[in-house]
Amino acid sequence: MEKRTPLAVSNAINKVMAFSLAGEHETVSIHESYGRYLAEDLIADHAVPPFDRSPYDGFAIRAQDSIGAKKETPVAFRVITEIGAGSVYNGKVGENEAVRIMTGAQIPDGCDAVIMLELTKQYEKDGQPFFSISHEYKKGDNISFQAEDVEKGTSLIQKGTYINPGIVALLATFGYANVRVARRPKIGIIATGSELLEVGDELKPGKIRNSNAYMMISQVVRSGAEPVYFGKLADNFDQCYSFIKEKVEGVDFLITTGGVSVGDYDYLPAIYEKLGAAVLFNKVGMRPGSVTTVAELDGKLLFGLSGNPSACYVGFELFVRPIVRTYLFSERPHLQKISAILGASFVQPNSFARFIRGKLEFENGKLIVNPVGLDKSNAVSSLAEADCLIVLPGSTRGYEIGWEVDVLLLGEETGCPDPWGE
Ligand SMILES: Nc1nc2c(c(=O)[nH]1)N[C@H]1C(S)=C(S)[C@@H](COP(=O)(O)OP(=O)(O)OC[C@H]3O[C@@H](n4cnc5c(N)ncnc54)[C@H](O)[C@@H]3O)O[C@H]1N2
Ligand code: MOO
Ligand SMILES: [Mg+2]
Repeated sequence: MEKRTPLAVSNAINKVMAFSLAGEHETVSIHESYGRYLAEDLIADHAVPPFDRSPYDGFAIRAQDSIGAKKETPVAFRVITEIGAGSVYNGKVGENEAVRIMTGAQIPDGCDAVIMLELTKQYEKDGQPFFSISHEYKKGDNISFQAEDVEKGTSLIQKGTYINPGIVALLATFGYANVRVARRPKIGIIATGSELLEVGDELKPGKIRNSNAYMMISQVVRSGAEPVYFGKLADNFDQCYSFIKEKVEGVDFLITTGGVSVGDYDYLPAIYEKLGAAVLFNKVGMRPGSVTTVAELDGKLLFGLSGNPSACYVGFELFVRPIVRTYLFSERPHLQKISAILGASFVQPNSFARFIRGKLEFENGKLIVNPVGLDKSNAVSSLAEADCLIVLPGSTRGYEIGWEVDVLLLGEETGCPDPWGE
């Protein structure tokens, strides 16, 4: 009977990350840029706003002309023209003259303050529009200044950043009709197990539906990669071997689920051997996911994730996600780590690090993390509610309610450079 030696989680992750590849670029239309990863830094090639503009609907004046305006001594201005956003007035504005100006319009030369419409008393004299004001304005009052938002030349967003709607707004602002993004690596997915039914099948005795493949397709998409689902296979060595050998060719990474433990029908270890793949590790000091196996074939990584749903899920987030994010140029490829207060006790000591599916909540201003659902490797229900993994390092004692623990956030885009440093 083969005896496996568990590797510490951080060592196992480092072994995988040693195979990090920088990805390739591709250009997509700005319409398709949301949810992708920038392949170049976003630098402001002009100021925002590009000109001084009015933040209000009102009147642009020379502030000096308002000196002395009070309730008892209002000051009058003659309105010489009007401009809406998009229009520019290139004429001169003289003493006690004003330009009626709408929000977003460029401040006319010579003007240096804007008065809101509501703060003026408008009237007509000799068929001409006038208004009066009853307090003074200073130079710069109510001006939205050129470059107050972004100065020309600023490096705004770093290569490798997830493109959220705000970044799409910046891309549009700076004229990126087409955007250089990281090519999504293709990740092949194969489910193994003679017990597996497809989603549309009726339940039969001894069989279960293949949930891992669909879960992983979603995890692959969430990680920023492109899933290529090859289907499920029965536990048959020859069939699995030739299928994996064929499918690995067309993808950047290949994930299988199931068949990595020591059972009679767990064929992945023998398949790696026959393929001539170098196994980086086949046991990790973690729970769930202790059987997580990673092998390398001609520089390509084969992830042998557990068949147990929770183990498969955790294995993906800890090992596959960071390598995908690195491929997408991120310098923060790992799950974001924060601290929270444990909302439950885990009295059983465990020599393996545990990654408990958890949910974060604020209670009286404190961030509390509670376990969700059944805390077993074969559980699937807990995954639905989890928004984080509670990290309980291996220890000879348990963990008690109220203790501060590390928590890894799921579905969070910023990520973390290295949550495993001591
Ligand atoms: N003697 C030992 N037995 C086991 C050990 C061990 O160390 N010694 N490790 C246990 C641990 S830990 C885990 S985790 C599992 C890992 O099993 P495998 O990765 O070999 O996966 P399978 O045997 O194929 O399946 C395990 C379990 O998961 C269900 N499964 C498989 N594929 C799917 C899928 N696509 N969707 C949903 N569920 C799936 C399968 O029916 C089994 O119930 O091994 C322990 N045993
Ligand atoms: O690999 Mo198993 O998940 O440790 O339970
Ligand atoms: Mg097995």
